[in-house]
Amino acid sequence: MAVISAAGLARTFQTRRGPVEAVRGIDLTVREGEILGFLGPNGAGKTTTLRMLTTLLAPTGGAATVAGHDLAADPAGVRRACGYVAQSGGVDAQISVREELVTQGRLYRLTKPQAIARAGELARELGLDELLDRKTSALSGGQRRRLDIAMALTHRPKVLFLDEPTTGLDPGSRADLWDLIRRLRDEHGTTVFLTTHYLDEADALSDRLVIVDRGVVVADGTPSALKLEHGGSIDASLQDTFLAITGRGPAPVDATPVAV
Ligand SMILES: Nc1ncnc2c1ncn2[C@@H]1O[C@H](COP(=O)(O)OP(=O)(O)OP(=O)(O)O)[C@@H](O)[C@H]1O
Repeated sequence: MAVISAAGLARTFQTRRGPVEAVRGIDLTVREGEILGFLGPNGAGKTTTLRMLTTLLAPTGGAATVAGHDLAADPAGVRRACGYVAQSGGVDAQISVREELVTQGRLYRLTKPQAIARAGELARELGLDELLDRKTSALSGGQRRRLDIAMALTHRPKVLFLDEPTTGLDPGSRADLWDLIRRLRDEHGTTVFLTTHYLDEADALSDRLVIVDRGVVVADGTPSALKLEHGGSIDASLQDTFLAITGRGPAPVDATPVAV
């Protein structure tokens, strides 16, 4: 069953230099419980698409539903169904992990006791137990990312959107986050829609990949199917496959290897 479905989803920004067609028409479906890797070169329209699917940005064309809720007709329903972790996390506030989680629960209209209980559950689930009384400004990058995900899971969303969740993390923290994402899907049936510039990550984590370029979908399939079709063999690297599809060279976001 499709939990996300988009048809011709588009966004044009009006700028002083004229219109920018950030997303020109995205067609895609994501099945329930799927981990979908949403890939594309810099500026392809990934973040803009994520912001539209989570109701943070109004489309200028097309339509989409998330968990059966129409973006335009029922944005509140979409928001209830979604958790969203934006690029590079939240602010470095002088409040504790516990306060951050409880405040998030209150924003979702939990009572104080409910918010405290939910903060405890999330901390256990995401391995933040020991860090509850630490100031969020004193967390490592990986810990901060786990807190961001915990906050996005407060209301038990059906779909979790992650925008470059492991950018800037060391290999150990990245591997921990991969395990966490798989566990969320396996134990809770959460559908995960993630963008990444790391092709090894996309390959290891995703059930299916959707590749966008210049605001449209240019390829859609399992990693193996895309390698076979565009890379020439099932043993092709995703890097070569990606280059064959987009014709664009790698654009590393930092020193971590195999990034586009
Ligand atoms: N608010 C805005 N006003 C004008 N142009 C914008 C705005 N937001 C995004 N764009 C442009 O839209 C295009 C798509 O941007 P978007 O951030 O969605 O790409 P992306 O695929 O997420 O890129 P990256 O991989 O670099 O994060 C880019 O050309 C960007 O400059």
